[in-house]
Amino acid sequence: MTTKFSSLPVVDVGLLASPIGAYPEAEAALSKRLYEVFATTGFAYLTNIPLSFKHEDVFNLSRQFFALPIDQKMMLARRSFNKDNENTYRGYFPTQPELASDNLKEGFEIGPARPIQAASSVPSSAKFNLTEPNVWPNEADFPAQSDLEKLYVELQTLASKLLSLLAMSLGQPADFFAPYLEDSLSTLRLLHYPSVTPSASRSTPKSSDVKLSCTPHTDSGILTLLHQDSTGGLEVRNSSGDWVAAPYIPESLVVNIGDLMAKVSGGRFVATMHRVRSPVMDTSAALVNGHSETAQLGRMSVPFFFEPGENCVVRSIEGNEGSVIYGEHVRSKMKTWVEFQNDEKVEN
Ligand SMILES: O=C(O)CCC(=O)C(=O)O
Ligand SMILES: [Fe+2]
Repeated sequence: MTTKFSSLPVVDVGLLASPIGAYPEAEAALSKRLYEVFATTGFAYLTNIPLSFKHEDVFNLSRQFFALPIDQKMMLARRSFNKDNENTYRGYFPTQPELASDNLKEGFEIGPARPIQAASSVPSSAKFNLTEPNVWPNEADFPAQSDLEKLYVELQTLASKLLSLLAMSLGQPADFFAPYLEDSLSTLRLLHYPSVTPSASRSTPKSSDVKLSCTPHTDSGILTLLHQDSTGGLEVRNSSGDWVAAPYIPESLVVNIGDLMAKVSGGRFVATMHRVRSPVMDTSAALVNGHSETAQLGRMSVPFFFEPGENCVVRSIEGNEGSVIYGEHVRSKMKTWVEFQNDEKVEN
């Protein structure tokens, strides 16, 4: 159960620069600490993260993508947004102001760089190909591809080390999640939430309402590692139903548990509700300075969703609940994701 927290805990993971097994005592202590935070808030800041990318590097890469002309981004859009395209799962999705004004975001989704075979149980007529290759802008316009592929690999390594510690904290062997890494379909998602005008942010009927760009949800998978910029807006719900702000802490990552991990842990870990407030355009700064870049551009974040392979069987360590095949789980969840809702009829 989530607790009545008023801020997110901070966990130093500098230890994870070394391979798991290098410092057993410190790893046991870190594993215990992670258990505490995931059993209470379900969310934490990780500091001293073992990545070769600084935050500024990550957002420079992301900014390069969103700065491309819309025509070029639409050439990478999923087939549901651009009928000329083959990609159904990876690639670009545009903002959809008519469909979802409280989910105003554009994004670009990247899966593993190495080719992965589709699960044999998936019919070739399936609407979404979870194992399809990535799509990229051409290199002359977008030199960031190889850096994003490198970032993907580093985040996958970090997630797998965290999973080892979580396995230990649940009384399992450190390699308990090894089958989840086989043909893993993790997603690196570049997100841009355009800023809204101050009047749009106040246009809600009740004064207690806030204007959102990402509606309340829990993440559906295993573990999320989030880079966020300094715009702010991420909020996490505690057990009293209060929305607790999760502002940017320099060079930290936000980590949270997804629904499947809550299930694997036998309900010990919590998948906590979160949402994102709309970034509001700062018109006064624009007047004084001519322009104020971040206030105009809005919020950028880069969640990395650790996901197992399509065939992976996910079950509770308690063994008393039914198992879930990851591919089936994600296909059923897609029906609730706004960026997949423009499909006239989502059939899997
Ligand atoms: O942008 C954020 O901070 C949160 C994104 C998020 O929650 C999601 O994509 O699942
Ligand atoms: Fe989320």
